[in-house]
Amino acid sequence: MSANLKGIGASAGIAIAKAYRLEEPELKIEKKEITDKEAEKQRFELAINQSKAELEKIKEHANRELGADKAEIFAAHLLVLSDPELLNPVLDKVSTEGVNAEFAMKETADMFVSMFESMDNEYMKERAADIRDVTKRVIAHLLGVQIPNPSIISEEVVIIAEDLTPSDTAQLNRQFVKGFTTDIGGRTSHSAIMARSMEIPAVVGTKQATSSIENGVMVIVDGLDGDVIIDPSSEVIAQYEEKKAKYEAQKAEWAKLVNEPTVTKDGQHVELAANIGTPDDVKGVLENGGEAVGLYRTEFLYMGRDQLPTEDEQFDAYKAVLERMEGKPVVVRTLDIGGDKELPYLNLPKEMNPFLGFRAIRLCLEEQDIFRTQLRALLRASSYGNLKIMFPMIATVSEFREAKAILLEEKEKLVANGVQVSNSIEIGMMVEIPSTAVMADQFAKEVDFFSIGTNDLIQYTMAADRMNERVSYLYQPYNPAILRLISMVIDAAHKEGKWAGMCGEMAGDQIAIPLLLGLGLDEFSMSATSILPARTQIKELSKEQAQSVKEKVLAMSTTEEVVEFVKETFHIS
Ligand SMILES: C=C(OP(=O)(O)O)C(=O)O
Ligand SMILES: [Mg+2]
Repeated sequence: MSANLKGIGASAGIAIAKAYRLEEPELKIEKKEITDKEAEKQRFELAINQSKAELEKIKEHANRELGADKAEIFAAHLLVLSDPELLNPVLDKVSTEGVNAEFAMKETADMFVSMFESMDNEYMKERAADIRDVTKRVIAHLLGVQIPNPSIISEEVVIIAEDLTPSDTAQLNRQFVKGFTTDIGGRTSHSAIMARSMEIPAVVGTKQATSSIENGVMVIVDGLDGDVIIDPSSEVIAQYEEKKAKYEAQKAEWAKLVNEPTVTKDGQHVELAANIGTPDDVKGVLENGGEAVGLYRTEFLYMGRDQLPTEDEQFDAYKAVLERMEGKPVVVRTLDIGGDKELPYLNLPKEMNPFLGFRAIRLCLEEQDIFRTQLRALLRASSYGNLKIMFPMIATVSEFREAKAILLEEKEKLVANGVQVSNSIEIGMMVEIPSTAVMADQFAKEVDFFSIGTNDLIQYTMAADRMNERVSYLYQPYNPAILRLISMVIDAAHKEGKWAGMCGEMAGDQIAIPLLLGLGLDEFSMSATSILPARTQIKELSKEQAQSVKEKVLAMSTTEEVVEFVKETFHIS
């Protein structure tokens, strides 16, 4: 019997495949008395070998798909599995105490973990994390429990999970992972954003995916309409195959505009840019006809590893993006860690409200070594293309001034040392905290450009967590409160002769596009896959008509009123 779940369509497309539940199994370890100690030791050695073989596979995959730096962590895990200092005490315990291997392994690992964690030494703390991770794998083998690992999936599946972290998402193998669905999350969760750039259909926030979908059952993920169909009949599968084919044909139609400029019916050009997370994403930007990179989320360079990237590693990444974009604008955002983007190796204390906490520019201004290293890497890369730099989560004018002063100080030092640095780097900021939108007139005097980050601006204005599907009814891009803030920012920028872009997901939204065009937005930056549909839509719009409804829309009182009006006026079904 088929059943349906409703969620949020987070990444367009349709996936039809078997369910693969991605969940941490519970490892129940009981102490047992062992009589055949030799057999127990052999059982332990077998579990070690199985774990090693699995890690080799994961390492190879990470190396191939994500690069050598991301694969390093698995090499470290393999070393732990060959370390006699960890393994011998386990074997000794089995021999002398006559206990089962999983119990001996757990006791030994716990001892090392608490010893390393109590040391005031970053390196040892990381080793503790490695031991914990590796131990879990070995114990799972001893108990005959499978630890799911998305990177070693080798048949076509749809992933079912409570949630996916951005690094889980980065590990998904596009060849086999046809789609995913989660219990929690929203359209602007970073796993959803990554799914769009990886072109993996996804439905998030279904509330019940993990409680209603068994491993191995057929599932349809319809990322276009936010539907998940469990155990569909063959007629339903056929319907969705047809819907999928239609969507593919639509994509082929959009693709015809890949080399066209984005010009409205009345001849006005706007820039359609893409948001990226890694240098590899540039390929998708160019394939989808992106005119610029409007947001390079550099924090992904810092994630999925166990230490900060060096200045040279960062330089290589920034240079690669600038070169691949061949002189087209590239807006790089400095480190925006925090919220759902964590860096465990910084060992920051847990916070009650991570989205309102010590993050992004707040952290960078305090941990200046981290910030200055990134700025130097960016400045050194600047001569390879058209670089613009912006700071995330600016709340006050003083923060912007301080960040800019540090950037200029690093530039001066590099130039004094004979390093070539571009003289035309624009310096801007994200507008994602309501205080900056309200004070946009003041900021506009000091910045070269604004990039409106609606993903956060909406959550902070409406006090509605962008990750929480239970308050998603309040997370309203078309609420007149949001439209008024956006309008204030664009007007303030233009008054000072500056440009205003948007890099929040709203920039690629079909209903938002006519509104943003009418408000005068200069640059629209979105998931690469949204560019061609947006271009198709903009070519059919008149800027003059869009401008003519600006005042009317800004005077409306509800989201529903705005949506209804826009759909009717601009013929959106
Ligand atoms: C683009 C934005 O940044 P992020 O999604 O990375 O928070 C935003 O907040 O709109
Ligand atoms: Mg943000």
